[in-house]
Amino acid sequence: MRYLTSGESHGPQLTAILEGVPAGLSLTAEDINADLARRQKGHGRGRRMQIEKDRVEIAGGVRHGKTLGSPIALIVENKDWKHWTKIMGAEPLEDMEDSEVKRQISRPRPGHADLNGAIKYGHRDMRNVLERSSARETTVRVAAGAVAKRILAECGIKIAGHVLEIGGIRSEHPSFESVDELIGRTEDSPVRCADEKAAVKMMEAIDEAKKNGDSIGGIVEVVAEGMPPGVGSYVHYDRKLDAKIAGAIMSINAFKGAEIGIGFEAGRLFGSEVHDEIAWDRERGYYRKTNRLGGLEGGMTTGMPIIARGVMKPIPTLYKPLQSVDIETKEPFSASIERSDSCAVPAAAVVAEAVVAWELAAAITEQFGQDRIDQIRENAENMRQRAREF
Ligand SMILES: Cc1cc2nc3c(=O)[nH]c(=O)nc-3n(C[C@H](O)[C@H](O)[C@H](O)COP(=O)(O)O)c2cc1C
Ligand SMILES: C=C(O[C@@H]1CC(C(=O)O)=C[C@@H](OP(=O)(O)O)[C@H]1O)C(=O)O
Repeated sequence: MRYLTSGESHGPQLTAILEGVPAGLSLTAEDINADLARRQKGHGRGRRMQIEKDRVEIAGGVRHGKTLGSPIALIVENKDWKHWTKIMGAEPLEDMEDSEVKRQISRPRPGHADLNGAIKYGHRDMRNVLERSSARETTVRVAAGAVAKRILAECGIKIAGHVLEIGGIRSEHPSFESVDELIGRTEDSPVRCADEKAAVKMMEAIDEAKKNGDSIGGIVEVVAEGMPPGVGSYVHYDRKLDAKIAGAIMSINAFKGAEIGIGFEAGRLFGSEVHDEIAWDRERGYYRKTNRLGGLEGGMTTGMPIIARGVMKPIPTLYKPLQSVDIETKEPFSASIERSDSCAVPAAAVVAEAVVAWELAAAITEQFGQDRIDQIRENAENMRQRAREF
């Protein structure tokens, strides 16, 4: 499975084309809209989220509520577009009179894609960079993830993302072995955190940062249970499932690190404190007594829950701006901004869930047959059975 996305933050719409989704999968717009709404929530977001009401249009690949096996096209409109039709229009600039429309962005924000993107593509107007580097694009990645989650659900696999840490305040419930419990604890949390007390402190930290014209980041975790053992492979670097998951997490805007299970902590412990001992019983088959390695050994699933984490840096657009250089005058400046999120870690937990779901579903379809969901489901179940008896 693979997908591409297109669209600018203030353009008319975002589009995703999903290729390789198996036929016969039940899929409705509502399945996707539920996740789009989850991504829009979260304490610390800016005014844009009051404008957008993200809803998907399924424009290809689905008929009468079932996937056809053909490419799936997903569209999400930008409600803000109506305020940007001239600035973002496809018409040539010389046909326009309005000097407001012609005004170029020449002041790059530290920590954003502005300067590097402008140098790379030769854009004197850095709007041409920021429009596409914006995390607005994560809307359709969440839509793609919702489709992947339907594949996982058919195979008895549950997945959820939540917030572990914001601004140094850590949830006391970092790792869960039950995804349902995790969903129950986090869905109504304004910061998608399972620990209510920590959530209150996180919100205070966000408000404090905002009051100071600043931003804060944090750590998110994704847990998936029900993966059959032996998915992924050790034989080649590009077939290792842990690498794919880490790459997917690192691809989210503003993410600076990814870890599987206890991750970086493993470098501070002895081997006997890290590796999960193997056991067997008739009902479960092989299992690990602990799950420090987050359900992955040798680039393959162990059958234990997958635990993956990512760290998000603070949002780069600051009301208290950092110093930068105007690319036209080469003069230093520190400019103020119109609007921005002060913390988007809760939204990023939903994005992380989506991108990990995509990698898991892609690995499942690659291994268990790509064409039909009924065959994939059957082959995944056979694998579980074979593993129990192995
Ligand atoms: C859900 C979400 C919302 C974001 N909102 C903003 C924002 O309002 N302002 C901003 O400057 N960056 C925001 N970012 C981060 C930038 O998109 C990101 O820092 C930028 O694309 C540069 O990429 P890099 O940080 O990965 O290097 C957001 C990221 C995510 C995941
Ligand atoms: C639009 C979304 O996030 C945007 C991501 C973003 C950035 O620079 O990444 C900048 C902001 O855009 P704007 O300047 O239009 O307010 C965020 O609102 C979204 O998450 O749907």
